Amino acid sequence: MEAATVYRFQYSSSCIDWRNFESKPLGSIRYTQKVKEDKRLRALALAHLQPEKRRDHRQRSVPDKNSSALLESESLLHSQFDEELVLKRKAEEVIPFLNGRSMYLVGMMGSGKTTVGKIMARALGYTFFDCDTLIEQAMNGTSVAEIFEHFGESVFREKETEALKKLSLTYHQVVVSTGGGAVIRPINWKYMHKGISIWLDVPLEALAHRIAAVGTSSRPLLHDDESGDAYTVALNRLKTIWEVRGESYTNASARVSLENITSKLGYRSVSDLTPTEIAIEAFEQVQSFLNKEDGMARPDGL
Ligand SMILES: Nc1ncnc2c1ncn2[C@@H]1O[C@H](COP(=O)(O)OP(=O)(O)OP(=O)(O)O)[C@@H](O)[C@H]1O
Ligand SMILES: O=C(O)C1=C[C@@H](O)[C@@H](O)[C@H](O)C1
Repeated sequence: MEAATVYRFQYSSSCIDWRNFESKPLGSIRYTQKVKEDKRLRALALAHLQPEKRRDHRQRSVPDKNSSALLESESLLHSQFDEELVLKRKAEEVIPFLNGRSMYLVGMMGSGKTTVGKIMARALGYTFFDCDTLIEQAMNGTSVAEIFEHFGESVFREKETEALKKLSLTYHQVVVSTGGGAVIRPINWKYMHKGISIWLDVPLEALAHRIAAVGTSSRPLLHDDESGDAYTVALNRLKTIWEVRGESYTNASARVSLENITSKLGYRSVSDLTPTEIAIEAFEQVQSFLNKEDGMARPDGL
């Protein structure tokens, strides 16, 4: 979550002042300092290029394993098919079909909605918003943890719905990182379905590792009296939360399964994936959703 900036909240009147509403700059993305080993780039390029370009690449590299042409084409791959390039290309493919529609990222706590959402927004030329941050700003900088502690979860949920309503009714071309629990209220789906919702589906074990690494101070629902190592405590809490809301995430327009990307790219573990690779897959899933939507909109199904 990001620091509060320009919001004013009047709790008694339940009013959010949106006049100074402004997103933070996208900022630097830690994960672009990525490992660029041959296998990774090759797999990424091959997995994400359009089919005809994929064929071109194969034709170029197959003839002679030892030829300098192959080495040249290998190094070409390094420079050409960098993650950023693939991301940009995917975004360009999707943009004309979006008609300015916003994107709402949903997923469990720590699933990377903020990290991946910023990358997607940058690639699309959209503005990024973090729903938790908006709520904090609306409450004069009161942190999510403090809102839970002083006002209770129900007040937080009201503010969350209010923020999603305002975002969906007022803004176009935004990428929104929603709170992990935004999926539990049907009314929130009504607002999120004004845009395209994308579920970042991350195995609970990977989430527990991430959360154990950064702590639970900003995630009140993960606070627990249970003793044990941070990973085990986080995993147990996540399992309990998942039981209640796992099903709700399936309402999303598109699902981005980190396990699926991992096997598609031939990696060993979901932790090998960079946020940019996840963003690329998100665009692919959005494309599939748009294709399906388009098919349904045509009476002839063509
Ligand atoms: N692909 C990734 N691989 C490893 N760590 C990641 C990845 N994506 C995000 N992280 C890390 O996981 C943590 C949670 O990420 P982030 O804040 O983006 O998730 P979130 O879904 O917005 O979380 P929340 O809903 O709790 O606010 C951060 O420490 C972030 O750096
Ligand atoms: O999963 C949840 O219910 C939450 C996730 C966070 O993003 C915050 O919205 C808040 O801590 C609640």
